[in-house]
Amino acid sequence: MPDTVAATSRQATSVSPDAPAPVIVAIDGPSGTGKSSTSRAVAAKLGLNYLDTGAQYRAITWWMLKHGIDVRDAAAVAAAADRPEIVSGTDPADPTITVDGADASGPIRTQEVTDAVSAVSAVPEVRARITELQRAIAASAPTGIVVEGRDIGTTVLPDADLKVFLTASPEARAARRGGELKGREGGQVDLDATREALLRRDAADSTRKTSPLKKADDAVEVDTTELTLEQVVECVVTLIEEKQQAR
Ligand SMILES: Nc1ncnc2c1ncn2[C@@H]1O[C@H](COP(=O)(O)OP(=O)(O)OP(=O)(O)O)[C@@H](O)[C@H]1O
Ligand SMILES: Nc1ccn([C@H]2C[C@H](O)[C@@H](COP(=O)(O)O)O2)c(=O)n1
Repeated sequence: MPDTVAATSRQATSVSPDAPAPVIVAIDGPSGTGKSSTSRAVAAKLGLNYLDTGAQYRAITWWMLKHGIDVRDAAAVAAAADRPEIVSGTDPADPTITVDGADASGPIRTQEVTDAVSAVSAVPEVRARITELQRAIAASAPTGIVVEGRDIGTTVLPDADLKVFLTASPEARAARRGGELKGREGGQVDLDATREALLRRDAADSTRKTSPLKKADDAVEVDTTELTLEQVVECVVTLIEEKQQAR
């Protein structure tokens, strides 16, 4: 079925009939604010599924590049938007992503994909396709899900039980990303260039017409600049537990 985007979650969990309703958590924010690390850890702690929506936009971008589609040509991208089959595995202990059956977790993290992803994800046909997939995955999570991205609270899951918007100073974000790059590639990392690249991507993602990066009016903003990852995780877990107690 190569010409469809499949709605598939690979984590099977059994739920008793009197279990509480699934909890839906939306975590948004700019690049490098800690969305993926926080969401994964929170989901693991609370026994929820986890969805990295950036990975899905990266996956469709990788497919476009692999198939020779000019990612600056919005009409060409739109025409191909429904062709790749993208499958996300939502176990926080082992999140996976495949494109047309092939593991895409490595290729989607290349610089080529990072440089092209904002252009591809700005195309409305791409967003419609991926949003549909995200909603289907969220609706099928047995105990609930933590979904992280840029437009989850505003567009994908506007009725989420909790919305969190993570922020951090550009310097802190560049230092975090720099640490990651150093660990992966070794050598010296230019923190100024890393910071500029983050800000460029944020600007592109915040100014696109269709569901730009934006804090939802009812989201709780958490500035992570001075917080450890463990503190951010604790903060989000507490917010979820408060919501669950209030139900
Ligand atoms: N509070 C924190 N303090 C220090 N480092 C952190 C914190 N939160 C996350 N990190 C580290 O910062 C890096 C970026 O985090 P992460 O990938 O979770 O951010 P992100 O918001 O998902 O980024 P992107 O949107 O670009 O995918 C990772 O190396 C992560 O371990
Ligand atoms: N909900 C989302 C998630 C991601 N994107 C786009 C914009 C990002 O620059 C890109 C990659 O995301 P990352 O892996 O850095 O989290 O994907 C989006 O438009 N909407």
